[in-house]
Formats: sequence, structure tokens, C-alpha cells
Amino acid sequence: MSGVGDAPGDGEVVLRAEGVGMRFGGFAALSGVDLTVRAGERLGLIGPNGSGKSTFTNCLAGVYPGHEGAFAFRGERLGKLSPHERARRGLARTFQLPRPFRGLTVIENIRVPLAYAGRHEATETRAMACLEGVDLAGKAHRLPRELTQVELRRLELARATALDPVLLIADEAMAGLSHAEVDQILALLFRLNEAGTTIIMIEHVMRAVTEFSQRLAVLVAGRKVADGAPREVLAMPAVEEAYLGR
Ligand SMILES: Nc1ncnc2c1ncn2[C@@H]1O[C@H](COP(=O)(O)OP(=O)(O)OP(=O)(O)O)[C@@H](O)[C@H]1O
Repeated sequence: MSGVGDAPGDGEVVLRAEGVGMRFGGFAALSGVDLTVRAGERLGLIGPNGSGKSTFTNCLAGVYPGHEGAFAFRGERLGKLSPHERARRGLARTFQLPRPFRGLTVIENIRVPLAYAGRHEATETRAMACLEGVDLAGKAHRLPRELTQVELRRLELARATALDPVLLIADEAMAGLSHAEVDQILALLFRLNEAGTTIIMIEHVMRAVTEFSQRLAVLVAGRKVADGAPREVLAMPAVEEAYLGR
């Protein structure tokens, strides 16, 4: 399958994963995964529970430096770069369970990553702009425990995108949200993508992932079994079987 379909497929390659694998003890959670992502793309990375999506994300983010294979990000081999060094190069992720600093206000939660990255210039203004981008400016001085679930997801997105990442991996940003809340997060992700951020969406909410993605890559039991235009991928027997558990 060609992969990129009629998406902006001729853009610069932002990410190239080659033969990525990860073992936990004797168990291969991920095996031989190749993936190419181009600038501006909206890619859905799907697969049943336990198929390796988060493991792939953790390998890419630098959490598992002992993985097999290699990543090149904007042409640079990531090698043993730490998660922090990868973030500085424009790689961002959200976590399945938002992890705000519970003792800090909403705006302080954004100022911390900005300061950590050495962006001391006007961090207050920049942090407020980030919150405006996710419609949370009105809650800037609240504590995370005062936020609703969808507001926490929006804060997580603001935290992840405060440094203007080149590539954002949104890992189950919509789990447990209502239909209307899923639409809120989708709208934010579309907005980020329109502003130039390449996005990999890892999601079980199929309505959202099919609406969002120009391309789908499917993992089953740690291997990539499909990669291409959503309609074609979802019609593939291997994908149907994986989802129907046959
Ligand atoms: N730190 C770990 N130690 C041992 N096994 C792990 C570890 N992390 C993941 N696994 C196993 O690796 C496999 C892939 O897990 P992973 O979390 O990557 O799947 P996933 O596709 O993200 O699942 P989900 O959709 O449920 O989040 C699973 O069998 C999981 O139990």
C-alpha cells in the first residue's frame, strides 16, 4: 500500500522509523516497525489494546533508549538522545493520563516547561497565549483539581504544545470523554495541525480517528499490519480481524 494517499504526501519527511522493536524480558512488545511521517500530516496510529502503540511512542520519545531499530527526526538520528533533548528538537507528546503538577496553577503548569526549555522571554505572555489556544485562559489561576476531565486534557495539550513542536503525538487524548468533548479536542487538534504541527493521533475513539486522519497505520501484536488511506485500511481483513478479535 502506498501509504500517504492524497494527503500532503510530498512534504519533507519529519519522522522516519526503521525496524523499531522493543522487548520486555523475553516478550516482544514491538517488532520491526517502519513508519514515515511527512510535514503537516495527520496520521492515526491504531490497534487493539496491547498492540504496542504506547511502546512505540515511548521508544520515539526516548523513554526506552534500549529499543531496536532507529528513528530519524527531521533528518537527524535520535540515537540515545534523552526525552528532554528530543523535546527541544520539536518532538512532543501528551500522556494518556494527564500529568499536571498538582500544586501549581494552570498557567504555572505551562510556564514550567517554557522555563525548563530556556524560554525565559515573556513566559507569562507566551503561557497565556498557550492557554488561550486551548480555551483555558479563564482558568489560568485555578489548580488542576478544579478542572473538569476535558479541561485537564486541554491543559495537557497546552503543556505539550507550549514549545511549538514540529510533531505532536496525542496519545488517547479523548478516552472517556463525551461526544461533545471529543469534538472539542478534535477541533483543537485540527487547529494545531492547520498552524503547521504534524500530528500522530493514537486513539480508540474510532469516530475521532477516522475523522481526523489522512492516513492510518495499524499495529497488531507489536507489528505494523497496514499503512495507508483510512477507508482502504479499515477494509483490510487483517485489520477487521484484529478489531473483531477473530
Ligand atoms: N513496561 C512494560 N513491561 C512489560 N510489558 C510491557 C510494558 N509496557 C508495555 N508492555 C506490554 O507490551 C504490550 C504493548 O503494550 P502497549 O502499552 O504499548 O500497548 P498499546 O497498544 O498502547 O495498548 P493500549 O491501547 O491499551 O494503550 C502489552 O502486552 C503490554 O502488556
